[in-house]
Amino acid sequence: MALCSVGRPLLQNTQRASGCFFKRKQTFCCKANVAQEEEVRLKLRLFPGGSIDLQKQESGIALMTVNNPSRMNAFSGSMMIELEERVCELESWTEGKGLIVQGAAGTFCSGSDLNAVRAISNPQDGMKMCMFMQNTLTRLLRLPLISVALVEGKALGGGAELATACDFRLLTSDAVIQFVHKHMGLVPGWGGAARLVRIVGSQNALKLLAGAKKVDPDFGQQIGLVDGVLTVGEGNSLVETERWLSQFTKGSAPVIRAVKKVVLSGRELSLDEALTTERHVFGTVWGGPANLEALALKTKHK
Ligand SMILES: CCCC(=O)SCCNC(=O)CCNC(=O)[C@H](O)C(C)(C)COP(=O)(O)OP(=O)(O)OC[C@H]1O[C@@H](n2cnc3c(N)ncnc32)[C@H](O)[C@@H]1OP(=O)(O)O
Repeated sequence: MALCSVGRPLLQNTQRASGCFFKRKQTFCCKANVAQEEEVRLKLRLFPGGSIDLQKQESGIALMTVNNPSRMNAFSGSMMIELEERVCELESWTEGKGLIVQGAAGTFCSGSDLNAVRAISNPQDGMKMCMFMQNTLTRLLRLPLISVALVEGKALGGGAELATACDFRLLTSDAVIQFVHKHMGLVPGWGGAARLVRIVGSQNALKLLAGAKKVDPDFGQQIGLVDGVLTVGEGNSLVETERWLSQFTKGSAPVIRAVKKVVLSGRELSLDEALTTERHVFGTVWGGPANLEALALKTKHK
C-alpha cells in the first residue's frame, strides 16, 4: 500500500483519465514526506486500541465504522493509522459510489483519545498528529464517492471534525455535534475549521468554535450543517441512511463519481481550473455507456 498521504494529488483519478491539469495544486510524494509519515506512524502505534472497520457493499455504498465503544469511539493512534489505510482502500475502489461513516454502539466519535493527547501534549508531536489527520480527512472528503456521516449520540472535538469531512451529515433526533476544542484549550487541527467555514459560513463557524456551542438537529439544519434528521426508534438509522443516500447513488458509477469530481473541483479550485476540470470530466462520460443508453431509450424528464 502506498504511503503517500502527504501531498497526494487532488482528484487523482480524474487526472489519470485526462492528463495533468492540477499542476498548481500538486505536490508529489517525496522521500522526505514518506520518512516523516513513517515517523508519525511509529509514534501513533504507541497508542493502540479500537479499529476502523470498512465494508464495501455490492450496492456500491461502503460502510466505515469508527469502533472504540469503551471510549465513546475516541481515536486512538492505531485508529488514525487504520483510517488512512481505509481511505487508501477506498481511493482504489473503482466500483464505489457512496460512503457512510458511522460510530459503533450508537454514538459517533468523541474525538482524539485523551490518553494519547496527554502523552503527546508537546507542540511538535501535536503538529505531526494534526498533519497526519488533516491529510487523511482531506483525502476522505476528496474521494470520488458521495459521503454521509451518520451521527448518532455525540460527535465531539475531532469527532465533529470527522463529520465535516463528509459531503452530508444526517443526525438522529437526540444527536449532538459540538466543537469542544475551546473547552480543551484548543482549536480544530484536523481541517475541521476550514471545512466548517465552507459549510456554514464564517459567522456561524465563529459562533460554533468560539462558543463551543452544541448543535442539535434543529439548529444544525438552520445553519446548513445538518442535511436530515432520523427519528430515533423509527427503524434502523443505518437502513434509513442507506435509503437517503441511494437517491444520489442510484445509477452508473462513472456518472456518480464524475458528479462528485465536478462539484469538488468547483468547491476547491479557481473558476478557470474548475472549468478545465469540468471539461475533462465531461469527456469521460460523454458517449459513455450510461449516456448512450439514455439516448437509445429516448429518455423523457417529466
Ligand atoms: C484535534 C482533536 C481534538 C480533540 O478531539 S480533543 C478530545 C475532545 N473530546 C473530549 O474531550 C471528550 C471527553 N469526554 C466526554 O465529554 C464524555 O466522556 C462524553 C463523550 C460526553 C460521554 O459521556 P458519558 O456518556 O457520561 O460517558 P463517560 O464519560 O463515562 O465515557 C465513557 C468512557 O469513555 C471514555 N472517553 C470518552 N471520551 C473519551 C476520549 N475522547 N478519550 C478517551 N476516553 C474517552 C471515558 O473516559 C469513559 O471511560 P471510563 O469508563 O471512565 O474508563
